[in-house]
Amino acid sequence: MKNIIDGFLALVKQRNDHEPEFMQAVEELAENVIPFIVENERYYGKNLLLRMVEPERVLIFRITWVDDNGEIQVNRGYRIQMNSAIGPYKGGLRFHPSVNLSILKFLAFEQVFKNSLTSLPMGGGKGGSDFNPKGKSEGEIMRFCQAFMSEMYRHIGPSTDVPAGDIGVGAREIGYMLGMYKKLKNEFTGVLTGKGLSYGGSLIRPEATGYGAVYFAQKMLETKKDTIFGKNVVISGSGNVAQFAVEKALHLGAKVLTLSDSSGYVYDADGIDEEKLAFVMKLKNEKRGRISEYIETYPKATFVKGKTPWGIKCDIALPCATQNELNGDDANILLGNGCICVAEGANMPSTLKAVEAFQKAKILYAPGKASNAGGVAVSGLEMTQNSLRYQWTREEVDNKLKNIMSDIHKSCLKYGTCDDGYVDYVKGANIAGFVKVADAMLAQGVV
Ligand SMILES: NC(=O)C1=CN([C@@H]2O[C@H](COP(=O)(O)OP(=O)(O)OC[C@H]3O[C@@H](n4cnc5c(N)ncnc54)[C@H](O)[C@@H]3O)[C@@H](O)[C@H]2O)C=CC1
Ligand SMILES: O=C(O)CCC(=O)C(=O)O
Repeated sequence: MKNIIDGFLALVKQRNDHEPEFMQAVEELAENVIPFIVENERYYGKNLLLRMVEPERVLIFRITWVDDNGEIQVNRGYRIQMNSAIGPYKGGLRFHPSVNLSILKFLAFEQVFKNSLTSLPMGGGKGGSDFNPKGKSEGEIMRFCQAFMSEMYRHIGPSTDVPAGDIGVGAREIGYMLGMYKKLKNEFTGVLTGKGLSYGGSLIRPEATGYGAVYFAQKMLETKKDTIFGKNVVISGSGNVAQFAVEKALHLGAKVLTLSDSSGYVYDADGIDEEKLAFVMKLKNEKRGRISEYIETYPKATFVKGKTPWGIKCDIALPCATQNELNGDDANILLGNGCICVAEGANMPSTLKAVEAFQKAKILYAPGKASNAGGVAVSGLEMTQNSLRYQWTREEVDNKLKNIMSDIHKSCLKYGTCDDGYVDYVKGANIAGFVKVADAMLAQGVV
């Protein structure tokens, strides 16, 4: 089996050399899916995985815009239309200086299986730009978003490709992009999700990824007859996903000890409560400041510059910032400190070595494609509401989100439960995600 997997990975690497993040995501999936294909005649000999690693379409385009000093700026824009077997391409847009083809292809690849797990009819895609929103004025952000959409509008549509937010893209950016799309196409459709409530957005979409990750952690703990109540939780990031992970963890009676950003982390031994969370939301969403400013208002907390929070003793860790933010050494420190559960809010935050350590220790570990699927799931529900020209209540959407997270958990149990009872959530998510996409591809022929 090892030879088959190695041979496959060598072939993919040949075509995608210099794309380490993409290769990491492919390797993690291939380890589980290739043995499954070999054991299942229905999927064997059809080159399904080889077809899935090849994006259906990669769009790369120039974005030009004028900054506040009158200088012409040039950025690179991308949209990876990865797989449309089960529905229109669906996935976020990331605006961050680190954005490149490898990062967007890994995100688009994972999105295919994540979207499949939600059981909603959405294919997978991802896009973005190397534009750095940090320090930009409101006018610059608007002009950049408009310039981005002035090219992307040709390639998307409510039944073709429906982008949303990701790092650096929130409701503000989605609003500016929708405004430009509407102007260029002269039509009001659900072409983007994560919209504001007054123009077709869904209740609970902002909360969905963070809430969903905590709902998933709860489901995992239930298998051990445990709950999140009273647990110490360490969270990284301080953006959309992290903020609402904190909120839901607090609702369920946990104590949250940390938050972070790319400058370092804050540790608050008294716990980040509702009032402190409201401060962080204002700091990050309105003032657009640094997490280090937390200790100016809450001086009993400490700020640790340039470090991640994994050294803080906890029961549960929720990585909610970015890819590869938790390595093998971090994983061993978490395990040494008695951590029993890791649910990823971010996409691929744990390195392969970290995943290996969690699995070897047999703790509850969920990969992002399962535990952070709540965001895209509610995006799918936003698409449904747009098609119906209707809006569900907060309660209705939250209940649907809970049910979807519970169903994803069941799918992971179905395909990931080992002979000794240990649940390999990585294997479960990879195989369950693969099966639906593979069945659709088989039904649609070689296209
Ligand atoms: N927004 C959504 O609905 C979903 C987001 N995700 C993933 O969750 C993660 C966070 O995304 P959002 O909260 O939406 O973005 P955001 O832009 O609201 O926040 C990103 C957070 O990550 C931190 N960050 C970024 N780069 C970092 C670095 N190099 N080191 C440390 N911290 C860093 C930022 O300071 C910020 O706190 C990403 O991996 C994203 O792909 C996954 C599913 C859905
Ligand atoms: O809501 C969406 O369409 C995409 C969310 C996303 O980018 C993700 O799941 O990583």
